Amino acid sequence: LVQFVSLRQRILSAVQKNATRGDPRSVIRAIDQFCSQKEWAMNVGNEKGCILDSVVSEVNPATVLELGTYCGYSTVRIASLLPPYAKFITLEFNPDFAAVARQVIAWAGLEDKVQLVEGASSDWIPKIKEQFGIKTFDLVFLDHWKEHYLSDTKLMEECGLLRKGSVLLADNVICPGAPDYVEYVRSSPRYKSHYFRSHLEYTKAEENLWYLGIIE
Ligand SMILES: Nc1ncnc2c1ncn2[C@@H]1O[C@H](Cn2cc(CNC(=O)c3cc([N+](=O)[O-])cc(O)c3O)nn2)[C@@H](O)[C@H]1O
Ligand SMILES: [Mg+2]
Repeated sequence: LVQFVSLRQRILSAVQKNATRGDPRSVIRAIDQFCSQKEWAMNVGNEKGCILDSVVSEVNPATVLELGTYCGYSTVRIASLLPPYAKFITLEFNPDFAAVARQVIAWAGLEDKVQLVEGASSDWIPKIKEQFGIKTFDLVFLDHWKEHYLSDTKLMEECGLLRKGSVLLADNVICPGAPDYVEYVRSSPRYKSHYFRSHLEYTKAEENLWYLGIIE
């Protein structure tokens, strides 16, 4: 029987074949090599990934939320930089991606640093406080469906999950783009925002990471 092997399975196989167990950097390198040499995939990639690393290191968050785990690439990057006491939740809607991400995170030896929760962000955001004992998030990384960036940010505000000083980092504000989100945060006095110029993962296309600091 010829088994159709999905892209996410091929990414996982590349990790298991080329990365060293327990070594997050080798997991990141294996995925970047596969996606730049073999097949494009929508991981945040190394160029934007380095910007993500610098924001995580600067914020040094005790609580982190990631929206859209995908194969766990950015999850591994973030988790490998967190202090030991940190609480990191990543939300993934698609059970097949969640299954691959769990194995990628485990290969990196980071399964104890992150809680992968399956389900839609809009369903889970209202339950986070009581389910995970988290008051507010120091850092949120948005990399899921671009149409949900704005609604989920408003939902996080309504659920009291954001405080003065919380940082939101959004991928893909240019490609595929999240224009309503950019418009909202730019016109809101609550946010001071700037963007990091970069390129779409594994390509030369212009892209930005959108950095948002909550100021009140
Ligand atoms: N509301 C949601 N709640 C939880 N998980 C979600 C939600 N929306 C999408 N996801 C999950 O994110 C994963 C990855 N994903 C991300 C996107 C949106 N991202 C992109 O479409 C994208 C597209 C490009 N691109 O086309 O060049 C580049 C990128 O960096 C991107 O993030 N769609 N699926 C998928 O497994 C999906 O189940
Ligand atoms: Mg993205």
